[in-house]
Amino acid sequence: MSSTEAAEESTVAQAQVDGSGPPGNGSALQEPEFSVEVKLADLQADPNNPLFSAKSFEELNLSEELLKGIRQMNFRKPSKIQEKALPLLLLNPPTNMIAQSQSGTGKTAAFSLNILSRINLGLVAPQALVLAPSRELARQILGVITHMGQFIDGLKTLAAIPDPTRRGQKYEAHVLVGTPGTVTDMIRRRLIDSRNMKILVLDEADNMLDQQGMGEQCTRVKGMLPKDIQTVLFSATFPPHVINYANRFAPNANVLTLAHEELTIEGIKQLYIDIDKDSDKFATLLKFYGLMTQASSIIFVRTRKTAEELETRMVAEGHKVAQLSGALEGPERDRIIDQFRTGEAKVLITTNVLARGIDVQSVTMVINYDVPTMADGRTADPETYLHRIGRTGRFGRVGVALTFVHNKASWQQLHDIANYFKTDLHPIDTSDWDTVEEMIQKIIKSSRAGKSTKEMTSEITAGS
Ligand SMILES: Nc1ncnc2c1ncn2[C@@H]1O[C@H](COP(=O)(O)OP(=O)(O)OP(=O)(O)O)[C@@H](O)[C@H]1O
Repeated sequence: MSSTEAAEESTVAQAQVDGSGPPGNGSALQEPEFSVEVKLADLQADPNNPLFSAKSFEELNLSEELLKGIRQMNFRKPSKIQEKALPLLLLNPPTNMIAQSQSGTGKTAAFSLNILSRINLGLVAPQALVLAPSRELARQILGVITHMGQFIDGLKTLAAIPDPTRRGQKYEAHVLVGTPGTVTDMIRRRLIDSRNMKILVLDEADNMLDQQGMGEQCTRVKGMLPKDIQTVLFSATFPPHVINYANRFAPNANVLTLAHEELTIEGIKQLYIDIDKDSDKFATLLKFYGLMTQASSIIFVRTRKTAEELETRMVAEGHKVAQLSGALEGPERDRIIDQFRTGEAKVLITTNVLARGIDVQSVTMVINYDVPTMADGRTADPETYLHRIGRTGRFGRVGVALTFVHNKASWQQLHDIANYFKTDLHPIDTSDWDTVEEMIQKIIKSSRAGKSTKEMTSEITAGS
C-alpha cells in the first residue's frame, strides 16, 4: 500500500482487540495441547531451527508482569530471534538494532518486550512508536502489545491509523502503533506529543524504507522525534538495495542478519502448478476450493482489479470468499480481516497489501494466483514471495504454498525466486488429482513442521 493510500484510509473502531486473540494465542491450535507441546518443544530443542533457544524467558531479565503476560500467551520458550535480540535491545544505554528473522518466528514479541520493559508508567505521554505498512498490521501489533502488557497496571496503548471518530483528540497513551501517513499528520497537528518518545520501531522495515512515499514519511517522522531515540528495524528480508538506507536510518546498530538461503521455512511446502494458458487459471483455482476451506487460505493476486474479479467469479460459482484490497475503506477492511481471523471467512483474496506481517495461525494454504513481481510487472519479486508464503507455517506450523505459472515469463519469474533462495519448488502433477489432493490434505492435517512433513515432501516429489 502506498503512503497516500494509508493516509486516505478512514475510520477504525476498537483497534486494540485485533490480533490479540484469546488468552494463550502463542499455541492456540485445534489439536490436543499435549501433542502440540511435545512437537513444538522438539523444534525448539533443535539448534538449527529458527525457533531454538538455549535460554528461557525467565533468564532474559524481564519483569514479573511481562513474564505473566508471556505465560498467558502460552509462550513457553523464546525463539532464536527473541533470545538474541532481547538482551541487545535491553542494554543501557539503549542501542539501535537492525534485525532479520524468518517469517513467523516471533519478531513482534521481541520488539514489544523491549518497548514494554522501557515504558515509564508515571508519564502518560507517547514513549514508544511502532510504524507498520498497513492498517491491518498496525492493529495486529497493537493487539499483541496490549495482550502482552495486560498485567502492567495503567499501561495505555493506541492505534494511530485513519479514524474519523478520533477527530481532534490527543493520543494520550504510552505506546502508539500506526501507519506512517497518519502518524506524520498527527505529530504535525500536535495530536501526538513526540517529545518523550524514546523508542521507534519500524516493522517490515525494508518495505517501509523502500517504498517511495512511505520511506520519506518514515524519515520525516524520525526527524520529528528526539535525536537520541532508540531506533529498531525488524523484517524477514533486507534486500541489498535498502541496507544502506537502513544503516543510515538506524546508525551504529547491532545487526542480526541471515543469508538468503536461510530464509525459507521448513514447514512451508512450496509447490507450483503449470497451467497451459492464462484463461485456465480460474478453472484450476476452483479445483482447489475444497482444500482451501479445510482450514483458512489466502489467495494473492497482483492487482485490486483481479482481486475484485476473482471474488465475483468465485461467488458466481457458489463459493464463499472474502476480498480485501486497498480499494476498500478502513471500516470495511477491519470487518473483513476480523471475519478472516475468527474463521467466519475462510478464503481471503487479497493483494500485496496483506503480504506482510499478518499472523493468522489457521492459514494452512497460500495460493499465488499471480507470481509476485516488481512494479514493472516483469521482474520477479523474491521478497514479496517470501512474505506472502510466510502467512502460513507460523511458529513451526505446517502450510502449503502453491504458485500458479501459466507461461514462459511466469515460469522464469518463479525459477528466479527459487534460485534466489536456493530452494526447491515441487511441481504438482495435475493428471493425478487424487494423489495431489491426498498429499495436500496430509500436510494441512499435520499441524507442526516435524520429521513427518519432511517425509511428505519427498512423497510429493516422488508422486509428481
Ligand atoms: N516464544 C514463542 N512461543 C510460542 N509462540 C510464539 C512465540 N513467539 C511468538 N509466537 C507466536 O508466533 C506467531 C508468529 O509471530 P510474529 O507474528 O511475531 O512473527 P514475525 O516474525 O513477526 O513474522 P512476519 O515476518 O511474518 O512478520 C504468533 O502467533 C505469535 O503469537
